[in-house]
Amino acid sequence: MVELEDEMRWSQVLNVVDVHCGGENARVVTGGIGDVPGETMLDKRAYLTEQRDDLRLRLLQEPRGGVIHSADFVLPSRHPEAQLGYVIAESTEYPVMSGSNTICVTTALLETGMLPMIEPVMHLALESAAGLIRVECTCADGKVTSVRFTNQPAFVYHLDAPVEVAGLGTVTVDVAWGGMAYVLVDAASLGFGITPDEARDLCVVGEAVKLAAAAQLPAVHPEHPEFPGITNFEFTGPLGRTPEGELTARNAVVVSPGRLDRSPCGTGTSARLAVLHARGLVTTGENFVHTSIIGSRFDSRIEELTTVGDVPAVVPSVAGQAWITQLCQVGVDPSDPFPNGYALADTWGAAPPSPVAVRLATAAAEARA
Ligand SMILES: O=C(O)[C@H]1NCC[C@@H]1O
Repeated sequence: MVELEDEMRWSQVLNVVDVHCGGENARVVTGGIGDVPGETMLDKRAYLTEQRDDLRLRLLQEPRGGVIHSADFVLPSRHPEAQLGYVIAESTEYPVMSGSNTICVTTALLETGMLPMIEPVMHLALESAAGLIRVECTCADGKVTSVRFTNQPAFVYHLDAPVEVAGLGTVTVDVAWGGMAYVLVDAASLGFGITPDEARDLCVVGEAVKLAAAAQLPAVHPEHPEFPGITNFEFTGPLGRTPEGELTARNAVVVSPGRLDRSPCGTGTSARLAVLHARGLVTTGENFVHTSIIGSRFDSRIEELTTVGDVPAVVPSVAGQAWITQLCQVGVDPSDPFPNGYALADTWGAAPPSPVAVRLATAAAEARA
């Protein structure tokens, strides 16, 4: 009988725990890399970006991945308070922070036993490229039932800023940092109700407004100018109250190169909390229930007020849940014609969307309204 290991031709096998948080996928790499050079996760992010982007491409591009995937490289951390670190990789960038990915990484580490699970409540800290992320986990019968992470500070770059968008004219936007930099626009102002049938048109319009805002509005982190500028777009739904009286709203985040976050988006929720607080629409400690286009839910709140440089900021926390969907090993046969995969514009989007596509998308939204 031929043993598999006798035939294995792969030069590097990645052990991957696939997880979803509110429907948003993450490929948590728990083995196969060991460590990479760098003192901090920000250093390790730079190394992976510059020297080993083949790993990201292998996991996220087809045929092994797809545009809806993110990846997280779990690595040793030198931070005195962190149990482990993680570098986040997405379709077009390495975000320094990500909410759904943080919840997925935490769930994978605890449910596969890489970190000991303590029931009913436990606390841990993970180092992200954005800094230390403290996490509170609720666990029962071996399952992580809630992960609440306390994010790095979120703050507003711009409120009610005009942006000229080809095919749309002048669009009024807010811009805020929540671990990624977001352009936030009221969905109804562009004819959208944030319903699943609008998904493709939301991506076309959101991507066009995001790219125009990134070209017209400055967004440099006051303490970390090396952090990315505007890369994401958030359609905001109207504020309401749950039957329990909690502040609530829907949202749809357009992730580059132009697809929707299936979760309520942790960094997008953090950015929105900064905007809501700046407008006096949410108070510290108040629960804000953010729901996604597919109905998944994050509970969030402002833990405390702070400043980033001399910019007023909030410290947000976001709670959600994740589920492991598969355990797999990912590799490349030496004869594979696509060792780093490929991306095709039919699903990866044609950035930037043409003004004609933008006009058609908004006309379709108005026709549905
Ligand atoms: O929850 C979040 O923050 C992430 N979800 C996909 C895009 C963001 O990185």
